[in-house]
Amino acid sequence: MRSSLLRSVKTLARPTTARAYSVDSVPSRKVTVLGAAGGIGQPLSLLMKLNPLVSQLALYDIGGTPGVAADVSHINSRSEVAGYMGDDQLGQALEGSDVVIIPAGVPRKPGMTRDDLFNINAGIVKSLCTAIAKYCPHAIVNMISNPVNSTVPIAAEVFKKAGIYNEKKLFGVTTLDVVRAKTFYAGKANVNVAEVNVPVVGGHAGVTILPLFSQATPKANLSQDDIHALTKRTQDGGTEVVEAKAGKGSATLSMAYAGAIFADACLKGLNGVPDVVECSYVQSTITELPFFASKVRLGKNGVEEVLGLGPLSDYEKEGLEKLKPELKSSIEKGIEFVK
Ligand SMILES: NC(=O)C1=CN([C@@H]2O[C@H](COP(=O)(O)OP(=O)(O)OC[C@H]3O[C@@H](n4cnc5c(N)ncnc54)[C@H](O)[C@@H]3O)[C@@H](O)[C@H]2O)C=CC1
Ligand SMILES: O=C([O-])CC(=O)C(=O)O
Repeated sequence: MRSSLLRSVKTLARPTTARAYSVDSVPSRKVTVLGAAGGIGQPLSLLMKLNPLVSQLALYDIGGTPGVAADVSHINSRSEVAGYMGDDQLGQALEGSDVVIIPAGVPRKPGMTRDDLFNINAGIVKSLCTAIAKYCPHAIVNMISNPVNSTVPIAAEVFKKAGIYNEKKLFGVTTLDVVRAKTFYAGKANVNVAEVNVPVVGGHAGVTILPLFSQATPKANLSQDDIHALTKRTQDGGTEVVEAKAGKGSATLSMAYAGAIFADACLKGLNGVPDVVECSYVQSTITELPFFASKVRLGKNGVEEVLGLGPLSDYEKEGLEKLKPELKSSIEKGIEFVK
């Protein structure tokens, strides 16, 4: 995972000009962002515009996309950018898409849980996924909209109903949990953050976020109190930002970064780059739960392999058992919503 993330960061950072890549050697890839005018959508659109693996960038929202698309389109990188707005243009935004990233929906305010967003976001995700099933049924879907623990099962049910479900192509984006775990671990362990790797498994809300610091590298001699504090901070990372923003939304910039890293990994997998491994919330059999986040090997068809949890500490084993009831009920709530 580390080398693929480092490669990703380098790819994102590399300035791209007409001469910096050979069009022949890089496949054409269309990426669509649904919710592109939002707090996450805008910086994510910027970062996807910087990605030389993207040849067409479609920016869709219910409003505001002409401005975002015009702005981003002036950047001298490979992709052609188009903005789409409103139901009438959703089909065009999706047609021919290889990767669809979904940060559409309302964010939390202080005092809310991610599950409090269910009532509004479930409907948004359901209608967007219905359109994906119609216009780009073979696309890889990166679900950012919360509550991810439920929106991914919602998407799966919509796709099943449409007869196009491919479990290898549906991903809940949990990369921000990994990004946070790495940052917090590096600070506590006093190691170079660029070299840190920490798998984060489970789901994407509170206790369902389970960072596996026993598997963190480089190794550090942290006390159990330190591990507990790091675990709590990773689980509460989203709330930390929601409170700091004091009513003006949740993480947008760090999420855009995380979303860009994950989409880049999906594109690399599609393009046949070997050994692309990221954590993601996917259909899974590594526990008794039908959806679970763990390390996943990405390839030409999306998920190549869902990797196991590896050896867990007693503290992590306890965390794993603790998260299961909440994750199970969030999954069931999503499935029930579509049925
Ligand atoms: N997976 C993760 O780690 C994270 C997920 N999130 C989630 O991402 C979502 C978006 O957050 P922000 O960008 O901060 O919210 P925002 O409110 O700034 O932006 C959301 C955008 O979605 C658009 N939208 C609403 N309905 C739509 C529809 N039917 N079709 C297309 N676009 C639609 C809105 O017009 C708006 O531009 C929230 O649900 C938030 O909880 C946020 C941070 C991290
Ligand atoms: O906390 C939130 O509501 C947004 C989110 O998922 C995160 O920042 O991890």
